[in-house]
Amino acid sequence: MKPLWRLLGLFRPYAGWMLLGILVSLVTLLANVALMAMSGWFISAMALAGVAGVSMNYFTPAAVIRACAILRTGGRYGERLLTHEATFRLLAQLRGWFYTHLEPLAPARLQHYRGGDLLSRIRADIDTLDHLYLRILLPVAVAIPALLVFMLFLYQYSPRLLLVELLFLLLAGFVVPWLVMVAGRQPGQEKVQLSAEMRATAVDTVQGLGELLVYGAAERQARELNRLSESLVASQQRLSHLSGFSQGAVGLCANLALWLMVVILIPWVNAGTVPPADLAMLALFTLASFEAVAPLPLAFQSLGETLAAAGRIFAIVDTEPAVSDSGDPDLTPDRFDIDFQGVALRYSSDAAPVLRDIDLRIAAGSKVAVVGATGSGKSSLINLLLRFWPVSAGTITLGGHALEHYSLEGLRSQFAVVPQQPHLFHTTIRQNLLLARPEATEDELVAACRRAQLDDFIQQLPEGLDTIAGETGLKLSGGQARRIAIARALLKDAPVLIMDEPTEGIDVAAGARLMQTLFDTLGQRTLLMISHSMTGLELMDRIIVMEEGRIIEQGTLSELRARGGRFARLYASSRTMDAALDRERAGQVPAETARADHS
Ligand SMILES: Nc1ncnc2c1ncn2[C@@H]1O[C@H](COP(=O)(O)OP(=O)(O)OP(=O)(O)O)[C@@H](O)[C@H]1O
Repeated sequence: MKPLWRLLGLFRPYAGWMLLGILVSLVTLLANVALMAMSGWFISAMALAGVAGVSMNYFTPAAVIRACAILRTGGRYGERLLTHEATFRLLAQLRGWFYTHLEPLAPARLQHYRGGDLLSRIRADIDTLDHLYLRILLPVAVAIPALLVFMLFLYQYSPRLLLVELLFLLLAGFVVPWLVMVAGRQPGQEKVQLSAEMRATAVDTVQGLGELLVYGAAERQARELNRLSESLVASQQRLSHLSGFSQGAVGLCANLALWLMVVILIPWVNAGTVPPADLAMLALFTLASFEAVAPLPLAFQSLGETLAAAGRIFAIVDTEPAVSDSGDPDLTPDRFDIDFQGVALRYSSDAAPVLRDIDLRIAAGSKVAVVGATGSGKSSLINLLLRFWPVSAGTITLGGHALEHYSLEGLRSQFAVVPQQPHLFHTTIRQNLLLARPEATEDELVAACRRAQLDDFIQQLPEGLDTIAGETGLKLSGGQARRIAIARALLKDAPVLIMDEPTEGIDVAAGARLMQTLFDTLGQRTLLMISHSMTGLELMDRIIVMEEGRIIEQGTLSELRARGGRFARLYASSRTMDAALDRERAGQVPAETARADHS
C-alpha cells in the first residue's frame, strides 16, 4: 500500500480538479437517484389519482423531475470534463516527473533494462496510474457520501428498510469488491508484467528481424511471442471472468434488495402506514441507489494492476544515479587540459577492474590517440571523462578542477563526441545534425558536412539534408551514418572532440582523407581519438597504447615504432592488413586470399 500513498502525494497539485470532479459526480449520482425515485412516485400517484378520480398538483413534481433530469445530463457532461481534465493533467505531470528521474540514470543504471521494458514503463505503466483516480479514488469517494445520504433518506421511513438497503449495498460495494480484489491481485500483476515483457520482446524481435531470419530463428522467436501472448490472454481472461462475476453479483444484490423491500413494504401499504405511491418510489430508489456501488468491484480489481504499475515506476525513480550532479553549475573551465591521476574503474563492485593505475595528461589543444586490443579499456576512459560512470579510484581533472566540481551539463557541454555506435534519430539528416547546435546556420551545416566528407553524398540525395535518416540510421550505410555523427560533433564546436573509432566502416584510403581533413580544420581544439585502426596515427601528437586496462606504452608514432614493442608489432600487422584490404577493394586479390595472406 506504500506506493498508493506515494502516488497520492504526486496527485496533490491536482487536488482541486480532482475534488471538483468528485463533487460533480456525487451531485450527478444523487440527481439520477432522485429522478428515478420521483418518477416512480409521480407515475404511481398520477395513476392512483386517476383511478380515485381526484385532482392533484402535478406541476411541482414534474418541475422537480425536469430539474433532476437537467442536473443529471449537465452533471454527466461536467463530470466527464472535470475528471478527464484532472486525469490528463496528472498524466502529463507524471510523464515529466518520471523522465526527470530516468534521465540521470542513463547510461550506467539503465543498461540492465531492455529498451522495450523502459518504453513500457514510460507509456503503459504511467497510463495505468490514471486508473487510480478515475477507476478507484473517484468511485470510492462518491460512493461513501452517497451511501450516507441514502441511509438518511431511508431512516425517515424505517430503520428496517435502512438495514436491508445497507446490507445489500455493503455486500455489493465492499464484500464483492474485496473478493474480486483478492482474486484479481495475482492476474492483475501478471498482466502488467506480461504486457511489459511482451512489448520488450516485440521491440527486440523487430529490431533483430534481420538476424532472426538469417539464422532461421524467426519461428522460435514467434513461438516465444505466442507463448507470452497466450499467458497474457489467460490473465486477461481471468480478470474478465472476475469482472463478469462482480457485475452479476452487484445486479443480484440490487434485485434481492428490491425484492425484500417490496416484501416489507406491501403489508405497510395495506395497513395504510405507507402511502401506496411511496412503494414505487422506494422500489425505484433502491434499484437506482446501486449505481453508487456498481463501479466499486472494478475499482478494487484495478488496484492490483495499478499498484504493480506504480511499483515498476518507483523502482526506476528510487534508483540512485551512478554519478551525482552536485557540482557548481557556474563553474566553467578556462583551460582544457585533462589529467587522469591514478584512475581505476570497476563497472560493478563485484567485477574485476577494467582500468587500473591510469596516469594520463592530455594538454589543451593536443591530438591524442588511444589504441589497444578489443576490451583493453579504451572506451571506458571516455565513460569516465563524460562522467557516465564514476571513477572507482583516483581523480580526473579538466582545467585543474575535478570533474565532480562541474555540473554534469556544464561538464558535458565541453565535449563533442562521436561514440562507437552513434545513434541517428528517425528524422531528417538536418535535424540529426542540429541536435548538436539547434541555432546552426545553413552555411555552418554545409561546412560541417564538408569537413566530415559528407557533402558529395548529400548532394546526390534528391532531398539533400532533408532526407530522412531512417530509424537508427537504417537507410544509410555504416560509413555514412558515422560521417553524419562526425559532422554533428564538429558542428557542436566544443573545446574537446572525442571520437571513438571515427573511421570504422570507412575504407582505409577514404578514412585517411577524412582524418587529414579533420586535422586541417581542428585548430586549437583538443582531440582524443580511440581507434583499432592505425589510420591517421601519423597526425597525432601522442599515442597511448592500452592493454588489459593499463597504459603500457606512449609516445609519437615514430618513437613507438622505433621502440619495437607491442605497438610496433600491432602497427606492422595492421599495415599489412590495410594494404591487403585495399588490394581486395581494388579487385586485385580475392577477399579470402587477402585475409589468408594476412593470417
Ligand atoms: N557498460 C559496461 N558494463 C560492464 N562492463 C563493461 C561495460 N562497458 C565495457 N565493459 C567491460 O570493460 C572492458 C573494457 O571495455 P571497453 O569498451 O572500454 O574496451 P575497448 O578497449 O573500448 O574495446 P573495443 O575496442 O572493443 O571498443 C571490457 O571487458 C568490457 O566487457
